[in-house]
This record gives sequence, structure tokens and C-alpha cells, in this order.
Amino acid sequence: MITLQDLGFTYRRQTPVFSGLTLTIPAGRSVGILGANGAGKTTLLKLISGMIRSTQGHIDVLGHEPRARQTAMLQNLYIVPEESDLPPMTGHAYVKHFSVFYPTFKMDTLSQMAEQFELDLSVKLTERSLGQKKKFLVAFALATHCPLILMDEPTNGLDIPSKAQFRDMIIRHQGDDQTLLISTHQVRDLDAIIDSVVMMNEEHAHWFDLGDLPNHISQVSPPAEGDQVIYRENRFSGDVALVQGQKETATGIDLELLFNAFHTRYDELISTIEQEVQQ
Ligand SMILES: Nc1ncnc2c1ncn2[C@@H]1O[C@H](COP(=O)(O)OP(=O)(O)OP(=O)(O)O)[C@@H](O)[C@H]1O
Repeated sequence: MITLQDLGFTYRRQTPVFSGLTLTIPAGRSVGILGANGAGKTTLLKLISGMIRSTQGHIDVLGHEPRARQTAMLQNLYIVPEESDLPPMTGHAYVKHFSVFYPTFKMDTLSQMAEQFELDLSVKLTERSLGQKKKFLVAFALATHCPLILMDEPTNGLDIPSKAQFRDMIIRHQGDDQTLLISTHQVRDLDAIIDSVVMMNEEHAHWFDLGDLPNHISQVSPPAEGDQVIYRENRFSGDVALVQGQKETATGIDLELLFNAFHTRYDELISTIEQEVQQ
């Protein structure tokens, strides 16, 4: 559903944000996009949505090249930006103006969410707080029923109850075949809703299926003799490691540990997973 082939991007007169990224994200998944500050998460979402054009390589989104910004792609994709200047109109007026671009938009879905999450559609969007604006946009995004929804740091600026409401909105209203791509620093905010993650830095991007990963690698503490250690950390609570294969003593894989392994032991991590998948 989304493939990147040898993708590179450089902002004008800058050093490349990334070069040579190759990645496939299957359809119907809820994907967290994780990367350090400046790794290029926002840039990647903008490239996927066709807001900016790649300077190298190819992207395929829903069977389209995003740079062409064809209607057939744009009407099937909605992006909730990290910061948005919403127009000075009410929620109702916004829906009236913008829902027409999305043939699968359902007012019923939006009305249900407005009721469940106390969104007052009769108030001007510019007069709402940051959190209220974000909740409105997330509700609008889900109401489009687009096959692909992109969200850039949607939980930034949300208080604790609003983060729970955000998760609840997605759990209740994400369609079975809808793909969500959500960039974040706050992995814990997304724990309950993502089933996979893309980890990225300037050199690599990789999609990890969180359900399948424990069939191939395990997190153990401490590693036993003979374990094929991919990555190890000495934590206050003891030695913790990612090791090859399924282990009886394994705990759940901690995304922070996986993230650190991705950054420092990329080749070992990916080749171990690939080797295990082939067995
Ligand atoms: N409009 C721009 N012009 C020039 N450089 C830019 C522009 N936007 C972003 N960059 C640079 O591109 C790199 C990637 O930025 P991007 O916003 O995609 O990263 P990010 O992973 O989303 O970061 P964060 O986690 O801090 O939000 C950074 O080094 C940033 O300084």
C-alpha cells in the first residue's frame, strides 16, 4: 500500500534529511513512526501525502505517485498536521466546505464523535484551544473514512484525559481496512492503538510488525550463556538484551530497547530478523 524505493529528500540548500530509504508498509495497519528529533518523520509524512516532492527515488501510495497529486489519491488520504492554521469558521462550516473532497465522508461518524468527545461544532475553530482543535481534526480525519490517514504528533499538546480520548476515538472508529500512520515521540501515548512501527533515521527506515516480532527475537534480562545477543543495555534494574529467536524467559519487547538497537546495531538486528523469518 505504501512503498518507498531508494527515497531521498533534501530541503533547499541543506544537507539531505535522508537518502536511499527503502520501505514497505502494508495496508490496514496502525503504524507508529518513531525517530529522533529531526530524523525526518514530518518530512516523510509530507512526501507520502504529496505536499513536497522527493529529490531521489520513488514512492507509491495507494497505487499513485504522490507528487502527481491526482484526485484519485487525494480523496483517499487525509493528513492531520502537527500544527495547523484552521480557518476562522465553525466546525459545521468546516465540515460543509471540506467534506465534499472525500466521497466516503460520513456525517454520522462525525456526529457520534462530537457527542462522545464533547466537540462543539457550532464554535469557531480559531476560538478553540490547541487540544480542542486537534480533537476536531482527528474526528474529521476518521469521519472521512479514507483508506489512509496520516497524523503528525497528534498527542502533542493534549492533556492526560484528552490523550485517553484520542486513543478511544481511534479504537472505536478506525475502519478494518484503514491504514493509520502516526508520527510520535510519545510511544506510550500510542501503545494501545499501534500494531506496528516504522523506525527511521537518516540512513534507514524499517517496518516492524509488533505482533510477529517476538517470533523472531526476544527481550531477556539477563541474557543466558549461549544466547545470540543482538543488543544489550546495562540498566539500573540489570542487564537487558535483545537476542535471536524465541526464549521461554522472554518479556515483552520494549520499544525503547528496540529503538536503541535499531540505531546502534541496525545490520545485526535486521539480518537476524530476516534469518529467523526464512527458517
Ligand atoms: N522547511 C524546511 N527547510 C529546511 N530544513 C527543514 C525544513 N523543515 C525541516 N527541515 C529540516 O529537516 C530535518 C527533518 O525535519 P522533520 O521536521 O522532518 O523531522 P522530525 O523527525 O519530524 O522532527 P521532530 O521530531 O523534531 O518533529 C531537520 O533537520 C529539519 O531541520
